[in-house]
Order: sequence, then structure tokens, then C-alpha cells
Amino acid sequence: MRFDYRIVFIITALLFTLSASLTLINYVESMDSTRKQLKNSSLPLTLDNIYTQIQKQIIEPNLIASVMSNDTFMKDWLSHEEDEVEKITQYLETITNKYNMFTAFLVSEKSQNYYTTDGFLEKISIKNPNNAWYFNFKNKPEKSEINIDYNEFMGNSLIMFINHKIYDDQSTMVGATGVGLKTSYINEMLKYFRIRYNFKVFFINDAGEILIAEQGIDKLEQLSNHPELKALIPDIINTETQLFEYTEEGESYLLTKKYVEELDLYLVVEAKVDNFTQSVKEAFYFNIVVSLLVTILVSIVVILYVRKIHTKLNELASNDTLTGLPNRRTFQGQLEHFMSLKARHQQALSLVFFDVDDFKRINDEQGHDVGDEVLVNIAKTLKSTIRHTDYVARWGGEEFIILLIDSQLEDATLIAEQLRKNIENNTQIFEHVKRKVTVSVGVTQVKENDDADSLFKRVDTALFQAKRVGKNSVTTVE
Ligand SMILES: Nc1nc2c(ncn2[C@@H]2O[C@H](COP(=O)(O)OP(=O)(O)OP(=O)(O)O)[C@@H](O)[C@H]2O)c(=O)[nH]1
Repeated sequence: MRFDYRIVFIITALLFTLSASLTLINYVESMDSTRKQLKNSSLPLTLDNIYTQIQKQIIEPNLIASVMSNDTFMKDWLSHEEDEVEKITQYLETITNKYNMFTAFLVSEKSQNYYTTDGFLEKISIKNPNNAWYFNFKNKPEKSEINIDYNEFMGNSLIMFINHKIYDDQSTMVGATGVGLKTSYINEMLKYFRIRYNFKVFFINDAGEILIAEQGIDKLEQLSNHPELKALIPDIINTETQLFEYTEEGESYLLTKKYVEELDLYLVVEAKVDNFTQSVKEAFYFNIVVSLLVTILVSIVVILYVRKIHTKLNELASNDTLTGLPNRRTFQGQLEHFMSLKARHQQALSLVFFDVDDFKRINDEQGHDVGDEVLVNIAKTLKSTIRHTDYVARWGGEEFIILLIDSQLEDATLIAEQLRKNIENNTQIFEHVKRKVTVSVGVTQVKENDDADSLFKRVDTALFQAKRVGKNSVTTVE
């Protein structure tokens, strides 16, 4: 009976399918929950965090600019002392140093002069685009504004200006003052959020231009190279929607926005989804490999175990459990095999068939256990008497059979006689039964035209004759 590997393959396939399916379900769920967490928690939290930090940074300078615009010194200076530039320079310098601002400024409506901490800077003109901010501001109803602008006089860097109008007692606008601060802290903050949390943060104005972004981040500087993001910008500005999604070069991005009133800008936080699902993907590949290894391991254990059981079953099916000798069925198979070989190789084969004499008496008088012990010892004697190339079996009950390979009838008779003597003189059997146990033996040789039936019939006749002549003897039938 050959071991059928198909069942192992089926078990392996089922096991792997099961564990792979569970891993896949787990993966899909984890991906889904990571996306949900990104949408519902990480992105909005980061957005609020940045918003709060920016507001905190604006509050103090805004207050300073407001105090400056209401300062009586400022108002008096504008109406009576504008020729004393020293005084205002000192005032602006004091404010800048005291509050650690990048600059402080004043524009006089009467003289159109622009003063900074360095004194008189320039005469502003409506024709100069750099001065456009003042004329725009003047025409606005608001008393204050925040402008984020590059300033060529200030190292051409991005400066946040907090502008406040100055009014005289008749509520006429007499100028504008305020402070300027470098936005480098914003850049630091944007960098921090990118490195620490994998978020890209930027600010867009009403015109859809990205006004503040981390410097050196290609994507945001070259918005025209990113049509998918560019196409979203009108929606970011004009709709109430908070969350946006787009795909670029096969990568999925999520965006969230908030309007920052003080800056009149939209704060946008962007996340590349893959950055957040990477660990889930890695866990998925790892789990698949582990599942495969575990499946292989389980399959090996199953193969080893099933093979062991299979060998045991084979043994049980082909061997006699009491003596360990092959049983009748196995013997018949072997006999047919040797008979066909004989036809090819012209090899002499003989059959020896024997039966324990008066075995029933042993059982009846001394019990079955003693009877069993006798059979076991006869099997041992049998094995030690014949050659290892011969084939022996328990035929059934107290009958044994031997196929002697390459043996003529005369040799077989000699071996049968030897066997009979060995059993009769066996001391171990004697110890158990307390008397001699003998066997009657029939011998025959396989003939040219024999089949299994004719052969058995002949050897059975020989055994019968051996019994008839008084047992404990060997009889040969040609
Ligand atoms: N202890 C034991 N007895 C068995 C076993 N198989 C068969 N027997 C017994 O062997 C006995 C055989 O008895 P019989 O066929 O009458 O043969 P016998 O008593 O040996 O008589 P002869 O063959 O004429 O010498 C029966 O009592 C069976 O029950 C076995 O495995 N163990």
C-alpha cells in the first residue's frame, strides 16, 4: 500500500488558503483603519495644531502693532515733529529690540515717507509695486491686516508684516505702522511636520497661489508640474469641504484645509497615503511568509506522522500480530511473485507446511496464554532455522508455511526435518508447556505447471499424511 501524498497536498493547500485569507482580511482591515485614522484623526489634529501655533505666533506682534498705532507719541510725532527723524528711528529701534521683531516701520500719510529702524527708507509711490500694499491697505475698511511678502530691502526673505492704521482725533488716517517678522519659524514648523509626521503643509491665497511652503520642497514650488493638485485648489478655496483626495502617478494623497482669518490664507495639510500604510504592507508580507513557513512546517509534521501511521497500518495489514510473521494474505502475494520469477529464472522452489500437534490440548490444559507463547517460540525457531532469503508466514491458527527459495525437494525435506527437531527439542517451549511440543510437516516442490491452488493442495496432502502416520514427522509429496 503506497502512501498517498495527495491528502497532504490538500491539507497544505487548505491550511495555506486559510491562513492567507485571514492575513488578507487582516490586511484589508488594517489598511482601511489606517486610512480612516489618517482622515479622521491625524490630518485634522495636525491641522489644528499648526493653526494654533500660528495664531500663538501672531498674537504678540499684532498686539504690539496695535499699541504702536494708538501711541500718543506716534500721533504727536506725525502731526508736529516729522522733521525729527531721529526720534522715530529710536522709537522703532526700541520696539524691534524689546520685542525681538525683525523690523518695525511707520508710513506717514502726510509726507508719504517710509521709516524703519534705519531711519527714512524711501518715499512711497503708487507707481512702485513694492508700495502697493500701503495704498491697498489704505482703501480697505479694516483697521489692520497681515501681509506675507518678500521684501527686497530685507534680504529678499519672506516677511510677515502686521499693519495697523493710525488715526488722529478726527478719525482721519494719518499713517500706518506695525512690525515685520521673519517667517523662518513657520518654515521650521513645516519642516518639523514633514520629517516627524510625514505631512506636507502649505498655505494658499485666494488667487490659488502657494504663498508659504517649506523652502526647497520641489512639489510645492512647482505647482504647475502637479496638475492633479492644482485642479483641486479652486475646490479648496471655494468649497466647504474639509477633506480632499487625489492620485498622482499611482500614489494616493489626502488633503485637509482650514481658513486662517488673520492671514487670509488657507492652511493645507497633505499626506501621502502610502507613507502611512507602508508598515501595514510590510506586516502583510511578513505574515504571508510566516503563514507559508508555518504551513510547510505543519505539512512536514503531518507527512511524518501520517507516514508513521501508514507504515504501522501496513505492518498490521500484512503481518500477524502475535508472532510478527507475515500473514497468509502477504504470503500468497509473495508466492505468486516467486512462482512467476521461477518461470523466468528456472529456479527450484519448495513449500513446507506444518501444524503443531495436539495444540488444542495445550490450550485446553494450560490456557491460551501458554498456547500463544508456544506459537511465538515456534516462530522464533522457524526464523532461526531457515535462510534469510526464504519466505515464512503464519498460515493461520497453529499452521505455518515456508517457501524455500532455490531448494530442491531433497534439500527442503532436510530443512523440514531440521525444523521438526529444533521445535521438539526447544527448551523454552518445554519450560512453558512442561513437555515436548511437536509438529507435523508436509513438503513439496513447485512443479512446472503448478498454480497456487494445486501447490497448496499437494502440500496440504503431505501434511495430512504426516498427521496420519502418527504426527511429529515429515512427509513429502512429489
Ligand atoms: N493459543 C492460541 N490458540 C490458537 C490460536 N489460533 C488457533 N488456536 C487454537 O488452536 C487449536 C487447533 O486445534 P485443532 O485444529 O483441533 O488441531 P490440534 O489440536 O493441533 O490437533 P492436530 O492438528 O490434529 O494435531 C484450536 O483450539 C484453536 O482455537 C492462537 O493464536 N493462539
